Amino acid sequence: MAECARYVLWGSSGHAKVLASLIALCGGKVVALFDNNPNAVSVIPGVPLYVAKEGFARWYEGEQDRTNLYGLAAIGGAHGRDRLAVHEYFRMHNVRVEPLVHPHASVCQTALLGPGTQVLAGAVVASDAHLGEACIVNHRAAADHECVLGDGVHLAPGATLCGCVKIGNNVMIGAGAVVLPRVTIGENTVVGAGAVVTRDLPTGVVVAGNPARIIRNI
Ligand SMILES: CC(=O)SCCNC(=O)CCNC(=O)[C@H](O)C(C)(C)COP(=O)(O)OP(=O)(O)OC[C@H]1O[C@@H](n2cnc3c(N)ncnc32)[C@H](O)[C@@H]1OP(=O)(O)O
Repeated sequence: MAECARYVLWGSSGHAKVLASLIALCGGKVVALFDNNPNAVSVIPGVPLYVAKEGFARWYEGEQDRTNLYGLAAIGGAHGRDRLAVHEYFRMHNVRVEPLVHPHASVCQTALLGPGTQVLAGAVVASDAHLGEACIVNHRAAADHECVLGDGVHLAPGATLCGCVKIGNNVMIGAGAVVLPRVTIGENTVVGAGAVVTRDLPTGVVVAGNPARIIRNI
């Protein structure tokens, strides 16, 4: 991140608070928040909230200095597609979308992080792990060696991917879940908190338990 980088975040919820703290720790600051919900309020003291694309347009028009602007989707949960759409919108307005890594996370120099991927405190991204765009590696989550994650993947707090795991686009791995080595998980699937995934999973299912079993389709 550039020194004193100015950030805009889309999403005014708990995840925005986490990102704002991290941005401040890295020497940047959040200058505006956006949310699609007309009832949303700003979760960051002193930072104005604008609603939807109309709000963004209003803010953008009034912005004197549009240089050195960075944007991130502050949307957690299983909403990888929404995060990607926000990034696309930011890029259309020359707002830069880059990875953000907490100083107390460990990202191996041979790992790759896609645009706008967020690696939070205590997280680990190990050797030759490749993460797509708009992923979240939440607090204390780990993607071990040679894992390959598509776009919009969320590893919730404490989730563990063992080595060589492959994860499709927009998958969410719930808090504290474990995925055993070399397992492949199809797009859009949700793994419940605390599950242990011992076998490959198809696209578009919700699983839970140890060993993880399908509880419904999405
Ligand atoms: C910083 C942050 O907070 S990041 C956010 C992290 N969030 C998470 O990790 C949450 C992950 N989500 C879950 O674990 C969810 O419970 C899901 C996706 C597995 C299931 O959600 P839903 O489809 O809404 O299921 P629902 O809550 O209706 O439960 C269905 C059944 O599965 C059971 N169940 C739900 N979650 C789990 C779980 N994690 N492990 C075992 N069983 C579960 C329920 O007890 C219920 O059982 P019953 O039919 O016998 O009563």
